Amino acid sequence: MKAEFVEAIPIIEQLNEHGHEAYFVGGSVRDLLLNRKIGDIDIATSAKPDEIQKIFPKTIDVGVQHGTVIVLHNGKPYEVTTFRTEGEYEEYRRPKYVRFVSSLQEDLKRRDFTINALAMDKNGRILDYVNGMEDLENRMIRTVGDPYERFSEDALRMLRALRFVSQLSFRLEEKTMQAITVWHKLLQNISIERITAEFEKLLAGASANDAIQLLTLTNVYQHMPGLKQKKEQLHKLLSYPMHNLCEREEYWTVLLFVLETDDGESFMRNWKLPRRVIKKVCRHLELLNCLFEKDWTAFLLYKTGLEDALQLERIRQVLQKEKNEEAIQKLQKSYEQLPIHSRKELAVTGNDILNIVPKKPGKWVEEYLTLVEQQVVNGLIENNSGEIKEWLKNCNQKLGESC
Ligand SMILES: Nc1ccn([C@@H]2O[C@H](COP(=O)(O)OP(=O)(O)OP(=O)(O)O)[C@@H](O)[C@H]2O)c(=O)n1
Repeated sequence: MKAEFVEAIPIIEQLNEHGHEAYFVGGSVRDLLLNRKIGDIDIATSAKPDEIQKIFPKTIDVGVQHGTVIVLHNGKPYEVTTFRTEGEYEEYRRPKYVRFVSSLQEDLKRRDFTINALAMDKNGRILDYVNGMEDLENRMIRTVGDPYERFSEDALRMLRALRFVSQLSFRLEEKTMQAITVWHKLLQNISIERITAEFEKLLAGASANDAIQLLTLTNVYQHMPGLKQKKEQLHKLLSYPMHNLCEREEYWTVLLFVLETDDGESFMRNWKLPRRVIKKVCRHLELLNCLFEKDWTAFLLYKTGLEDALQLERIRQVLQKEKNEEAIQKLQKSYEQLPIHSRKELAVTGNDILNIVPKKPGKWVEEYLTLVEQQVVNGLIENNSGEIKEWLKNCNQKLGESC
């Protein structure tokens, strides 16, 4: 068994010692069997929340009314949830109501997809009541039991299905797909935050293109902010190698560029993205035009900073449908070799400029500083105060007021 699970076995053992059943469940068991990176480890148990809290010295109450307690074990958090069925999720992992049930089997049968409804005991034995193993082997996303029932319990599951197609490169089972095509309207009741979280995972998956195709085939895209009129543009997205992107800002920039969205800022606000993400994407979109026109200049690299420059370069490559690792490395090297990396490193300050140029303080100081920065970054003058001051005197004489 993998170390992540071995570390959590004492939690199951302690629950067992108090007479309760307990198993590993959900995404971590699926990812273990697929040999993927293991995310959060979830445990399902017959113990009720108050019993879980009594057994473990360190717990966090994240939703006792939903049956979930976080147990801190060796400094790591584990979600321990009482066997339950549920309905109508309000937000991530928080159904509006739950009904505790008495067996693991009942609990597993209310879960979304067969591959997510596998359990594992502390000895590594897999418990499969829903043919999840078969679907894992056939690489298939299929709801547990009746798709209509599963989707009416939580409509977000329709988008989750497409997200798993993208992340796992699985196919969507026929009946599951039909049900999504019929029931997609239910997604209009789902909070935008939940939709955004799934959509971002979908965009970042290895088979995002397959999932985007399904988004339009099933009409799910109609319930995503700003996409209703963008079916054709969404199809255009399919020709870009999006899997070469890394950060969430990169996906949103490519999406907005390809969708030809006029007001990117409102578009992203409707998705409730954090302000800092919106700001960065807007800046990327602005700089992309410079980049398409004249490629990287030393000053553009300096102004952008390394982290954003690497993001922009990945975006540029994806939009120009190329993959060029060498260009990325070259950019990194060029950045390291810049004479300065911020204004703080400049050998003169605004005050120095005021001492040299006999004018009243004003906006021009900032303009002069930018000019000096440009000269230094472009390697036209050395970053030492003597040389800069000399250049400033000449520049002032030559350009006078317009400098
Ligand atoms: N709407 C939902 C959300 C979750 N689940 C169940 O709860 C488990 C944990 O959910 P979550 O952490 O959201 O997803 P994971 O499957 O673990 O995937 P990941 O961690 O990659 O997001 C799922 O595997 C599934 O069994 C469900 O049945 N219905």
